[in-house]
Amino acid sequence: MSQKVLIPTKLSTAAKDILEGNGFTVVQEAGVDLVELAKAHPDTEGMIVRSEKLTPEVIDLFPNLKAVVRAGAGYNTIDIQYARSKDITVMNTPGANSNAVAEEAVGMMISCARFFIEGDRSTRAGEWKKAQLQGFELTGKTVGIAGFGNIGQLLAKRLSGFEVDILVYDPFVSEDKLAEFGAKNVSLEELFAGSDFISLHMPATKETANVISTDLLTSMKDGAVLVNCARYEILDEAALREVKKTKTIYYANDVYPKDAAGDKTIADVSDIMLPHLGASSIEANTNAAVMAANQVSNYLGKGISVFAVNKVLPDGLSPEYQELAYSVAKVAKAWMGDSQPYEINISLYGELKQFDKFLVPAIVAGASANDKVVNAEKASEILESHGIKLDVREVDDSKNYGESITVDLIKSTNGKLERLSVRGTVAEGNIIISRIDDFDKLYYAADGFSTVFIYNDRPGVLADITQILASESINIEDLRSPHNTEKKRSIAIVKTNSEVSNEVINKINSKIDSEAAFQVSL
Ligand SMILES: NC(=O)C1=CN([C@@H]2O[C@H](COP(=O)(O)OP(=O)(O)OC[C@H]3O[C@@H](n4cnc5c(N)ncnc54)[C@H](O)[C@@H]3O)[C@@H](O)[C@H]2O)C=CC1
Ligand SMILES: O=C(O)CCC(=O)C(=O)O
Repeated sequence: MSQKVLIPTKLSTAAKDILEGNGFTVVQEAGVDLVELAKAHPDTEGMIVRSEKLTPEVIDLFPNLKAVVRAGAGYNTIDIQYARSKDITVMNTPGANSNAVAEEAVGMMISCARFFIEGDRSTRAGEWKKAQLQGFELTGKTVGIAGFGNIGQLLAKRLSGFEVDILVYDPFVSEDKLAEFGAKNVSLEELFAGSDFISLHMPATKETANVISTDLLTSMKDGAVLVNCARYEILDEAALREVKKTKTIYYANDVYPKDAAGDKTIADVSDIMLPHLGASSIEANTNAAVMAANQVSNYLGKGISVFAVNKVLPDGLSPEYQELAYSVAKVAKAWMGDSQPYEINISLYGELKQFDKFLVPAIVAGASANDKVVNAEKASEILESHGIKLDVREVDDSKNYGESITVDLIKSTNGKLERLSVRGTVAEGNIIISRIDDFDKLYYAADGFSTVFIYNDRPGVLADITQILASESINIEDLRSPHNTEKKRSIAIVKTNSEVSNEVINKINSKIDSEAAFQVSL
């Protein structure tokens, strides 16, 4: 039975397509209560959400849940600590919707400053308020950006055509980043007092709750515009109400205590209210869907966690090494075929040895990959229940393997043990298989379809392989074929533009009489 992913939200069908293509069962139902969905799908293992609230009570309704991806940036709607306590990894998709929000913020600024909303309303009503609605321009003004992450930076970039001066408040931004945008680092107080337009782009956290206070709002320039497309909780609504009684400032927002129909308390003091439209562009929705689907698939299928927000990879470990761990194990498992390993030996070289708890799940997932979808944690259970021994070995770093991983699957046939050993590394961001058995210095990029043959070295074998593939209209993209002259053995690793069927592999095998023939797709 394949693993189930629930998408209880309106999201591009790209996510469903990707997940189904990777062998998952996908249920996508927007607007249905999560309690109802939990009753119908208690076997859900992965979930992709947008603004849906995942409280401890809701999380408890999904006893099999392993991964949640917030298709977006802000994850304040998810109780990430509680999720962690239940071994659920929560991820977001940084950057996927940033441009949509940056453009919305520019639109909000100009709409406020030029009174588009009132201009539209009054003209429709038969009025002619041309004289009353004289606005002011964005060009040449000072814009304060609070929170200089993906959205804040894109906003600065998009505003460059307006020749504005940019003030930034972000306690975590580097001087280099500010210099890149010609922005000036200031305190939040200086930003509020010195800007004609202010746009909020920091996350909702304990530190930012109600941070936009009476003092800050009072210090704003007369007629200045404040845009909040970040989170409702950041601004003290009562303070805005009080300050607006005596001061002309404009407020535009698309965020509320809850994303739902109904009256909004902010209505009397907001000049533009949109229904959380920041990320609602076709492009952002597709970007977020694609990223979220790949992240769920990689986590549940390969034990690779990218952009986890409640189980962050430690400094020094990039997700590529989790991918390497999975890939090396998967090559070894493809070589082994259908049988289960008797034992798995793992060697983590260089800096990688300290990261075993982040790498071993990916190795176990790869070494258990009989079909496309294997849950890393389930794979560990399977391993234990089958009595398969897992051994992370002491390594000898004098071998100079750099940051590399060796996975040995020990095969037992009628009591005879055989070691199937594969090593790989990461080079220039590519997953590289560097050794299979005693054929080293292979250095082939492990992506796409590779068919591997190990055979007694003699002339004509490569010609046989390439001829049969050509007769099947399969194109070869790369071919490595080192020899072990001492043992008179050769390996041929043939990367192809499409999958090679078992029938074709058997045909080649019977022609060249190889000792091992297998295909791996990564
Ligand atoms: N209205 C909408 O539809 C959308 C709203 N958002 C909101 O915007 C926020 C920002 O999104 P991104 O730029 O993608 O996130 P990001 O994580 O790339 O950037 C957030 C920035 O805020 C900074 N920051 C953290 N604590 C801060 C503090 N106390 N004061 C000032 N800055 C602080 C961080 O250093 C970081 O640079 C999200 O957390 C989300 O709440 C995001 C996407 C869509
Ligand atoms: O998914 C949405 O429409 C909301 C986007 C958002 O607020 C976020 O990504 O933080």
